[in-house]
Amino acid sequence: MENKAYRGHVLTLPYPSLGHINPLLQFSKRLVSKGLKATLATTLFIHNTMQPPSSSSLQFDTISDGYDEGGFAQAESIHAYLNRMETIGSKTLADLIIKNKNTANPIDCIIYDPFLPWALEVAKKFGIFGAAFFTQTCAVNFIYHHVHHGLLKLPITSTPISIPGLPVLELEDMPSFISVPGSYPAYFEMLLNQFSNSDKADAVLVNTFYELEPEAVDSMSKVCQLLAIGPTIPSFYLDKRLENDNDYGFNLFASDSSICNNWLNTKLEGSVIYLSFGSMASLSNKQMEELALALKGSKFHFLWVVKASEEAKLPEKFVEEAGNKGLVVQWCSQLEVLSNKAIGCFLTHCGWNSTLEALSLGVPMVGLPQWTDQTMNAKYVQDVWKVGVRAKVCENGIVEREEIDFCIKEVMEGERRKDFQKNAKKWRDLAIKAIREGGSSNKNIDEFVSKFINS
Ligand SMILES: O=c1ccn([C@@H]2O[C@H](COP(=O)(O)OP(=O)(O)O[C@H]3O[C@H](CO)[C@@H](O)[C@H](O)[C@H]3O)[C@@H](O)[C@H]2O)c(=O)[nH]1
Repeated sequence: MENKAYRGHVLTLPYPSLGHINPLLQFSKRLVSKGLKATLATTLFIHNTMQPPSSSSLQFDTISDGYDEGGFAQAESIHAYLNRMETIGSKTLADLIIKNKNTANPIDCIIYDPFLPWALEVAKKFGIFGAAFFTQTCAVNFIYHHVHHGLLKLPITSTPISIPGLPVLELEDMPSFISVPGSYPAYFEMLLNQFSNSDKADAVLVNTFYELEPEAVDSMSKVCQLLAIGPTIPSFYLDKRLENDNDYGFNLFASDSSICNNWLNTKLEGSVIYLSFGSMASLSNKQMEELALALKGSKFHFLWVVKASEEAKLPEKFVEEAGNKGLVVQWCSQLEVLSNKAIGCFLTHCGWNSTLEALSLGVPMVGLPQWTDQTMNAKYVQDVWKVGVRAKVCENGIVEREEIDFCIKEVMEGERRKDFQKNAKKWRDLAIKAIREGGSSNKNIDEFVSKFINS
């Protein structure tokens, strides 16, 4: 029995990968704090395989991507996965809406990931308010917008590249699908297709905050009415306004946070390098070796997340020989780690969530971008937000140990260390301000809620 009067019922539908599910999950909790009921729909496969959050303020439900047993790994190709997800996903999303229809709280808003533009068509079919939720930065999305609308012609033949509201860009700064023509065509098409029907969305939300990329937000706002609502990070790590809101969301693997905490708590402030490459990246054997040897030769402590699937790439006896200098874990609570005072820098692939988490927690970075939006994020880390450096890649595509060593020293103890720290603190303060009562993102969330309620 529903006994609470909600202002509306929002269904949030992320693309089924960790880096998309959790930002939308965190945003859903913010909506609950505004008096809405929120249900997060994941695929059955995700629901059955990922470690679920303990979060109680949300409801969880499922749709199907057509691969209930094996998820994406079961699909013949990226293209096949996206196609089948569109067909089966549309149908099962409609079923979910119908299932809720005669309850006390029928679904009256769908916030969908524009990686799944068909979700808007389903919402429209049922006369439901449909809002797009862009997980990546405004700058990155504005580039895809330009390509989609033919404002930026590919392949790029002359550099630097000038796009209103963005810094001057070299080819290596662009998302990899553009700088490496022909790479992952199905994903590139999906990214461009985000804009295939976004002009029909009732609202466009972006997981960033205004102060972080004001020029990009202003420029993109001229072509689409967007609202920056981030950072989508539990309240405990930011404004501390929502009660018991320290839960990060779904986890790829179970992890025991006491292992990292106990180890970090024995280390001096700012003395540890934290390394992680997110949920998807798989580094080459050579790159893993270069990283390992750089860490081995460095004087700093390190905490390195090496997923089980990557462990065999570590040099023999690496973990034993590291002793108390380094801790290697298969997964951790990243927010908890980043907020530990012992962390002096984050060596990251610059996935948007990791980057935004580091900015929001005030941690300087060394960027080792791998693909997709990470190159642009690394450019911003170094040249726009000025909170760290981007490692230089050799012609063989590898960042060599000497370069890793140089970058680590630069951020941990170099002349610019104080500036990186000062800037990191500035972004943390601005992130907290943005999400607080009266802050830019908080106002935008309120604007979104009233737009939907009054629709
Ligand atoms: O041990 C770990 C390692 C990671 N994380 C979390 O996992 C998330 C990783 O997200 P992200 O940094 O965005 O990386 P990916 O998982 O690789 O995300 C994909 O999706 C993002 C959103 O589209 C893109 O920005 C990235 O480039 C793309 O690789 C973050 O929230 C981390 O806090 C943990 O909790 N524990």
